[in-house]
Amino acid sequence: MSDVLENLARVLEARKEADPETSYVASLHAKGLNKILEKVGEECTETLLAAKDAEHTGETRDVVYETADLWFHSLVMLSGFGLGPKDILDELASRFDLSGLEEKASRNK
Ligand SMILES: N=c1c2ncn([C@@H]3O[C@H](COP(=O)(O)OP(=O)(O)OP(=O)(O)O)[C@@H](O)[C@H]3O)c2ncn1[C@@H]1O[C@H](COP(=O)(O)O)[C@@H](O)[C@H]1O
Repeated sequence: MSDVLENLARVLEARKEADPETSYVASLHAKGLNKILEKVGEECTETLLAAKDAEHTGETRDVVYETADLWFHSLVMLSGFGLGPKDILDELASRFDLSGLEEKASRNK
């Protein structure tokens, strides 16, 4: 797992017990799952809008910025369930060498 994801996961875990007055992550957990999901949805929409803009302008800075916000808030959501980036990376690793088209076809057998 990348150092950045590993370090961020450790910080997110610690912030679950932190003071909501001094920690943004703690303030999200204090507000509850609905607030966290609202932020994931908001960042998802902002990512889509940035990608649509980039399609026309070729400028991808906001795609990177908004995707980082989306990943970050998704990691906060996962940590609320005791999950972390390793769980997602392991799932992706298990899909190596399996074509998406083959996987889809195997579901319909
Ligand atoms: N990577 C991030 C990160 N990315 C984005 N954000 C915050 O996510 C929020 C994004 O929300 P918006 O863009 O919608 O901005 P906003 O309008 O201010 O948000 P709202 O008022 O709508 O909630 C901003 O407050 C950003 O600062 C992050 N906050 C924290 N981290 C990491 O989490 C760690 C712990 O943060 P704290 O819990 O604040 O100590 C930090 O050290 C960072 O490593």
